[in-house]
Formats: sequence, structure tokens, C-alpha cells
Amino acid sequence: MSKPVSGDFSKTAGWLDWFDGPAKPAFTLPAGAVDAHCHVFGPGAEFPYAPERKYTPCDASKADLFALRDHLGFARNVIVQATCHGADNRAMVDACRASNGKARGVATVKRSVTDEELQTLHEAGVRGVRFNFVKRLVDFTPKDELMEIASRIAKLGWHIVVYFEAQDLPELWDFFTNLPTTVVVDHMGRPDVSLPVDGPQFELFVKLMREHDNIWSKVSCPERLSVSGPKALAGERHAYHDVIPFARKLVETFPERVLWGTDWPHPNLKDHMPDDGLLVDFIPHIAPTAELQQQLLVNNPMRLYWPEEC
Ligand SMILES: O=C(O)c1cc(C(=O)O)oc(=O)c1
Repeated sequence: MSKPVSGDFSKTAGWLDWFDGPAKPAFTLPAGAVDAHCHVFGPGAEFPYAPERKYTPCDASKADLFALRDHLGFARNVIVQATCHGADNRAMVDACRASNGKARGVATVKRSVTDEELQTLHEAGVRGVRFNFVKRLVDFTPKDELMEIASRIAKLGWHIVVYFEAQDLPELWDFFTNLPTTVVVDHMGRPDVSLPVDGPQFELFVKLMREHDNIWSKVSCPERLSVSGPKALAGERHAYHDVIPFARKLVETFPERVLWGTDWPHPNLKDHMPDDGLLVDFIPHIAPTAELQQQLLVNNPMRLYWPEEC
């Protein structure tokens, strides 16, 4: 049955709803594992979608997210502000506050944000801001504005999450390498995985990480990046073969600077909605040893989001 969007909204045509019958993963997550990239959507009646949004999703509430966390065996979440909420962080903040310390957040803020607002976000559990360069998701924000935000949030000990596509890295290189904080790249900088893993496109991304030890990557979203499949559906435990070499290269080369997340509720997928249980079964293909899994799923996210517990 199609999931609703509440309030005065209609879903984007062709919207794929998140899947509510996820399998129990065959892979047992290490104790204390963190899903370091997920979102909440609305509910629209309580937390309206932003007027400037580029898509309208189905609702995906904090209760739905916390149920998924428990079902998959994660201990904690990092909730990343979704672009459909613009710079209105209320839904994400509400989820962080309701999590009993089990969620941290990444916000979107404008240059006009006050110090008091930043402090309130910090108290709710926010530890970073997201800068988005994907043109289908956001309107352009001038880099000098972003740099001003970066220098303000650096003082709070926060980091910056960046989302961009591989073909835009050359143009963004100087901006990224001048940021004053830890920088976390969403979804491996969205490589074209039909190109060779040691070809110029992905090598540029590896070079970015090799030359700048403040740059981290989420080795997430095989379901978005895969061209070959098979899809994580109907018990498939060998999904997204073509993404494995890319993610594994980052995990093995930079074991202390990688994070993993489900990306639930998977905004804007066009041809299938993965079973999140089967997505968890992707992890041992990209982090084949218990030590790499511990770093990817526990030690690294804890260092970034809960340093006081490390
Ligand atoms: O590729 C996407 O469509 C996408 C969108 C968003 C968002 O709208 O925030 O976040 C993601 O991590 C990925």
C-alpha cells in the first residue's frame, strides 16, 4: 500500500516509498554500530516540507526510523537534514531530542543563522552542517557564504558534510581543501561505477582523501550507484557487485576515515526500493574483516559524533 504524505502536500509523481518489511540481516552488526547516514521526512502535517524543496516525499517519521534501527541491530543513528526540509531543521532536531541520546544530527543552516540558534542545535545533538552541490536537489549557494558558515561552526567543534557528483570535484577541489574542519563526503562523491576503480575519475577522489587527512567518506548508497545490480530485493545477498571495489578501496586505504549508513528512507530512487536488511548484508563485502567492520561501524562514527564517550 502506498504510504501517505500528510498535511497540504502531494508526493512527487513516481515517488518510491520506503520498504516496510526489511529482512533480518544475515550479517550481525558489531555492538554499538551506528547508522551514520539516514533521514526523517516530516510528517508533513507536523513538520511541513520546505517551499524551496525539489521533491515531496512520503512521510518517514522518527518512530519509523527508530523501529528500523532496532530491527537491523544498530545502536545509534546520525540523522542528516534532508533537502526537502531546506534549512528548517525542526523534524531532524525533534528526532534527535526524542532519541534519548541515541541520535546525533547534521543540519542545514543559512548565513543568517544566529549564534543562539547554533547553540540550540548543538544542545539537541547536532554536530555538523551539510553543504549540498547536487543541482537536482538544491539551488546554488555562493561559496563565500558557505565559507562564512564553515568558520562559525568550526568554533563549535562541528564538521561539514558535502554532497556532490564526481564530475564536479575538479571545480570544487579548492573549496573543499580550504575548509577548516573535518569534511565528510556523502556516498563516495558519487562515482560512475561503470568506469574503472583505478581510472582517473575515482583516482581523483582517492587523491583528495590521500592528500587531506581531514577528509572522510561515507561508503554508502550502493543502491544509488550500482549499474549492474542485482538489486537488494527478494533475499538477494550479493547485491550491487559493481560498487564493491570502490567502497572496499576506501575502507581498506582509509580505515579510520570511513562511515556507513543506510540512507533510509532512500529519497529519489527511481527504479527500486532496497530492503534495508539486505543492504546491511552488503557491509562484509566492503569491510571484510572484523577489525575493519569495527572501525567503519563503531569507532569512526563514535569519534566524530560522540567523542565524549571515546
Ligand atoms: O541522491 C539523493 O537524491 C539524495 C537526496 C538527499 C536529500 O534530499 O537530502 O540526501 C541524500 O543523501 C541523497
